[in-house]
Formats: sequence, structure tokens, C-alpha cells
Amino acid sequence: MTKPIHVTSEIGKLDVVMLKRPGAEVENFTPEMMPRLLFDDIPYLPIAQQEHDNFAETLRNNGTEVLYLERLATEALDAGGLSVKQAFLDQMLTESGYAAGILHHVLEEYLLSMTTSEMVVKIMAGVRKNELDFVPRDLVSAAEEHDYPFFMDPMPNLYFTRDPAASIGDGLSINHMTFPARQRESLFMETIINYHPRFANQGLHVWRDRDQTTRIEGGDELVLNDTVIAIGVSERTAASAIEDIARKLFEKQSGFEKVLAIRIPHNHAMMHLDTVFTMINHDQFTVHPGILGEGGQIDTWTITEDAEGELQLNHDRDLKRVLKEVLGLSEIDLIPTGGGDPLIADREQWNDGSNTLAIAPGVVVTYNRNYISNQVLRDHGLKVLEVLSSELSRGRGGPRCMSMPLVRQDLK
Ligand SMILES: NC(=O)NCCC[C@H](N)C(=O)O
Repeated sequence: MTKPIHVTSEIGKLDVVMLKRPGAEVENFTPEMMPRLLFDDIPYLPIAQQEHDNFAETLRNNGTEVLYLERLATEALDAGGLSVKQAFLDQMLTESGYAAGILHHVLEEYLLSMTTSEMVVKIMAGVRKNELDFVPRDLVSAAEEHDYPFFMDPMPNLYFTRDPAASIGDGLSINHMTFPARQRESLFMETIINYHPRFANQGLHVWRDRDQTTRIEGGDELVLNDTVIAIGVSERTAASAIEDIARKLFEKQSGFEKVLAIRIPHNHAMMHLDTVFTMINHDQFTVHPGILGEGGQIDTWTITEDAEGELQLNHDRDLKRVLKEVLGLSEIDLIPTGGGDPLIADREQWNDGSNTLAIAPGVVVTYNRNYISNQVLRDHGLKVLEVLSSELSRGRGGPRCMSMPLVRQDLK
């Protein structure tokens, strides 16, 4: 029987996916807070929600069951009972800066006075100071944070469900993320896998948990097939975390035998590997030409384990050659975002033109605004399903970032 988490490729038919419908959190902040919250603009919420519903509907119309993070988290907490809800809240408050003290108690009381669903939505949206009839008297609050509007910051990046955790085989990596703005997010997935009746006690693995110090994010983790994973060495994922997860996957006999580390530029536009490179068919990939040097060169390291259990590294700069080798293929089609025009490539990559979600081999979901890259994909024989994107793209993530596959059919 297929497990409730089962992902052995990037392209097998997508049976079950987890999304997060954008809520109050995507507009509950000031322009000043944007850089810290990793946003370049403030989306117009009603339209962002319509666009997201259009995305979910496109997936459903193509045979994918859509689950929502906010609902799964609520159900998991309710299934766990009061002690689990309290422990979750305790951890969330600790990670929000209130390990103890009067504000810990005030916020705990406020949030526990709500239904579980309201509490989850409120934690995601953020807690404004003016919601509580409480004025903190400590020096930090009075002298340094007096004008700051929040007790608990919103989590506007939650609709990028891809990043806090990644499905790998019959398990997850639950990620220690890079920036404080996103670090609390993975607590939801940890709670879901531990307490939600659909996932708890189903023999699922946590290959690497969130209590790690080295950082990794799901946008960098690509399951190329049932034995090979590609991971970006990026702004968000450290080489040390890649070595760590490689060791764990090899030790825990996950079935994965090779980890391909690909070093990409470290900047906001290309924060994860999936913003510049995605797998969309057995032998086809999108690639932002801006990451490749002359002759398609980019640093890659194929990591394997030797007979003594030590990691072995094989360095190569020819991406095509490496992909052919690890996938056992004679040819690879690297499809350039923007069709190779550097201006269009940069513009469409900025709006996630390389960030495609494969829902079956050769069938991809993309943002409609990247019309040139979409045509290039069609010219290469792909079926392209376009979704609305004016507001969603302001968060700097596309269809792959906005989806966490839970079950994909195995490739034949
Ligand atoms: N996989 C992805 O590339 N996710 C997009 C994340 C965008 C979000 N604003 C972030 O900076 O983390």
C-alpha cells in the first residue's frame, strides 16, 4: 500500500499535494518589514486568494487531491488533544521570543482562548500589540520595541509550502530554515506528521529533523528518481547540511544512493535551486541560463558512500554530462528560461519562469505571466497549464514553491 507520503521523483503523476491558501499574513505588515520578511511587495489579498484558488482548481482538475496546511495543522492539534496543543504553543512562543515570562503567559492565554482553527490562523497571521489589553513593562519593550506593531510576527511565506519540509521517498526532511522570518514554519509540518491521523504511526521517516543547526530548504531539494536527489548549495542551503542529509539517507537505508550537490549563485532572486532549475520530464529540465557559465558549466559534486561508510565526492562542471550519468540517459534537454534571450530570461526568472511544477511526465503548471518561457516549453513538446500570477508572484515563488507533493505515482 502506498504510504501517505511517497515521492520517488519530481515528475511522477501528482496524486496528493499540500498547499496553503494565502491568508491575512500576506498583507499584515508594513513596507519597512518587507526585506526582513523576504517579500518585495505587499500582495493584494483578495486577488492573491483568487489566483491561489485557480492554482488549486487546476491541480484538482488534473486528478490531484489538494490538502491545506492550515486545516491539517488544526486537525493534528485536535487529534493530539490539549497537552499536544499546549506543547505546540509553548514551542511556538519560545521560537517567537517568549520562552518564559509574563508575555509568554499573556499570549498563551490569548491563543488558548480560541478554537484550534482560530489559533492556527492567528499564529500564521501574526499577533498585533493592539489586540491585547496588555502593556509590557520591561526595558526592551519600552525602550527598543515601543513602536513595533507585533508581539508575534506574521508568516507571509507559508504559502510556499515547498520549503519548510520536503518529501523524499516515504519520509520527510523537516528543515531548519535560514532566516528567522521562516524558521517557525516547519513546526507545523512536524506537528502534522506526529499527530495527524493520516500521517502519524504510518511508518513514515523523518530523515533529518528541524532540531539541526545547519540550514536546508525544500526549494533546494529535488528528487530526481528513486535513487538520486539533487540539492542546491545556495543562499538557503549550506554544504554542511547537504553532507549531513546525505549521510542520514545512506545510513537509514532510504534507497537513495547519490546526492548531487549543485552550487548556484547566492542571491535573493535565485534563493533556491528550484528558482533556476526544475525537472519536468524523464529527460527534460528548465534552466535559467544565468546560472551556467560558458559551455553550460556549473559546479556539481556527486556524493556517494564508500564501503567504509565515508562520503565520496566527484566534482564535475558539465551539468548535462552529470545528469546523463546519474540518470542513465543518452541525451538531456536543458530548456532555457526566456528562450535564451538574456533580458527576457532575467525578467521571467525573477517572476519564477524557471519554477515549474511537473504534475506528470511532460505536463507542467506555470505562471501565465512568463509567456515567452511557456511558449519555449511548448516548443519543446511539453503540455503547459498556465495559472494566474499577478499577486502570488510578489512573494518571489512560483508553482513548484507553492506546492508540497505528498504522493506521486512511481515512474514505470
Ligand atoms: N522554493 C522557493 O523558491 N520558494 C520561494 C520562497 C520565497 C520566499 N519569499 C522566501 O524568500 O523564502
